[in-house]
Amino acid sequence: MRFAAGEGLAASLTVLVRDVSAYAGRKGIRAGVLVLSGAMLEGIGLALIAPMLAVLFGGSNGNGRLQRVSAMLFDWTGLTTLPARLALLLGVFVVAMIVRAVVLMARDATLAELRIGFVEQQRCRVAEDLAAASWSKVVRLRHARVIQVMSGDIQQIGVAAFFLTQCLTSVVMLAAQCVLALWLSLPLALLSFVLLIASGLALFPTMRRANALGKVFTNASQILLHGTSQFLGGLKLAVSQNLQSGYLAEFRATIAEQSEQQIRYLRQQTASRLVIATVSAVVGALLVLAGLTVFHVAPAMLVALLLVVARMSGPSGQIQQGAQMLANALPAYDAVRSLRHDLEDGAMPIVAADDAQPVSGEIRFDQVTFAHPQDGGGEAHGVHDLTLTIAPGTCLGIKGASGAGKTTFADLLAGLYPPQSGTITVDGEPLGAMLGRWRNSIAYVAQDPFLFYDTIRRNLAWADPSADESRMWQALDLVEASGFIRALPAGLDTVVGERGTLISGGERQRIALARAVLRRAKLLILDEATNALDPATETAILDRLRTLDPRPTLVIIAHRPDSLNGCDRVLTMSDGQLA
Ligand SMILES: Nc1ncnc2c1ncn2[C@@H]1O[C@H](COP(=O)(O)OP(=O)(O)OP(=O)(O)O)[C@@H](O)[C@H]1O
Repeated sequence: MRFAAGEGLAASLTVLVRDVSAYAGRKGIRAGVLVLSGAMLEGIGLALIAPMLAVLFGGSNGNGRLQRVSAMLFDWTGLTTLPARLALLLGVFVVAMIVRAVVLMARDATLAELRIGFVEQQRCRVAEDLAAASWSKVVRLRHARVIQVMSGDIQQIGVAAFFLTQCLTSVVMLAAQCVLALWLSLPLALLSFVLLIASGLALFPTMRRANALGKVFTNASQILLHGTSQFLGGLKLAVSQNLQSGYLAEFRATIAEQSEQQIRYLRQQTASRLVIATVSAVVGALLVLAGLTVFHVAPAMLVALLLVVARMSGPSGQIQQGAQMLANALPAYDAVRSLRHDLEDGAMPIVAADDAQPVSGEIRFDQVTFAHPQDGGGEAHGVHDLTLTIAPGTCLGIKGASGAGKTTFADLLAGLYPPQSGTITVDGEPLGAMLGRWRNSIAYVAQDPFLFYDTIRRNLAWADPSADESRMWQALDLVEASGFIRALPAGLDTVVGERGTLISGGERQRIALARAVLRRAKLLILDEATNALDPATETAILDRLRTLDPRPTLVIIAHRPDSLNGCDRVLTMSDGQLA
């Protein structure tokens, strides 16, 4: 996915057209044929107007070829009376219009299918990129950016795709009407084109302005989302220290700026509509005058041409409006491409959970170094030259000062980071070569366990969807959580709130531990996963975890020395190394 920040309007448009065409494939060809057929049928309908008027009012229809075709048709059918000839032409006209309506129906359905499919493809691709992205990239992502891309920006891509197809359809319609106008009367048609093209060029700069406004909207929406999620995340702090007014002021300022831009944009759109309507009226008036006085065109032909030119203002207006809306929606596509581009580097293939057989065996770190990339290029921290072996089924304790590198070690062990130098092997096989299988084999309870905004039951089932209620209670018993859950009025069906905020920190940790136990993992990593529990409960839970059968390898990271009392071995980390 190539993306260059600050790409111009033309480059963004080219990429969108290329991506939509690549997605459309055969369906795109079908849509193209339907668009073309619709335009041709409309042309046939319009071309019939001049002969009908000539039949009605007498005289020539003003076009030699058209005159010959209608004369041939009347001879062939043997129709001589005015009503019969008019009925014939009306019949052909009605048939052409019915066929056109059916073709347009099929065209619109195909285009809608294409648009919806393209938007869903983009949504899925972002989701896949996120799931495959390297952990270093994911931890640096601004959540508001991702949410904005997945909701507002993707929605805007639907808008962009809609106006792109609308513009392309209108271009084909306009081209068909141009051909028809040229056929009816060359000089008059040329005159009308010159006037229409002049009006088109005059409106071109508005596209650039619409694009600039689109960029402002995309940024402002991200700022609003970010502000709101920050506010909600730190709500306790904000409310307890009366910081809401700052958040509200920022919110109001962003909204005010956005509304101002929006009003300016709508004014521009109304002005361009006014220009289109005025130009169409002027073109019509000039055509009648020039047709009668300069080119001496037959009245029937003049009326037919006027109708064709009037019909042209429909697609040309749609092109003008559509181009502006398209230019306005393009920055959203740029935002999606930019996110995908940022996630690309270091992405790992996703392995379906069912395809990956669990793995166990001796874990070996050999001279492993990993330094976190620092924004602004500051001093890198992480772990250095780490060498250790963890035998299967043992319980390893890790302690050390804050920032010593314990979580980085756990993340390396979980395969979230690839070592920058040195190797990590499991049973002699490099971890990087069996990540899917390895992640199927482990359960990791992090410092700040994540619970979904859902019931306790569904939070537990996430670890193992096949786990029945009795297995859930067994796991909850083991981590001393069944007591407080049974006391809740809704029991397992209690909703825990956003990130589990409706229950206590210790309760949250115990549900996260039960979820880990349900995975029946070969390796259980607990990174300060019991630090919110009272010492007695913590000791009881850790003792029980060590008696699990089959016994998993346990890696327990903790600050309190008592938490590591039952471990087979305790290592101390300092400055990213084993002390
Ligand atoms: N994503 C990151 N980007 C940049 N630096 C990071 C990142 N994660 C950790 N660090 C830095 O790496 C060092 C080790 O962090 P780590 O989280 O491994 O320490 P820790 O021993 O687990 O600390 P604590 O006991 O406070 O949880 C710290 O200096 C930390 O600031």
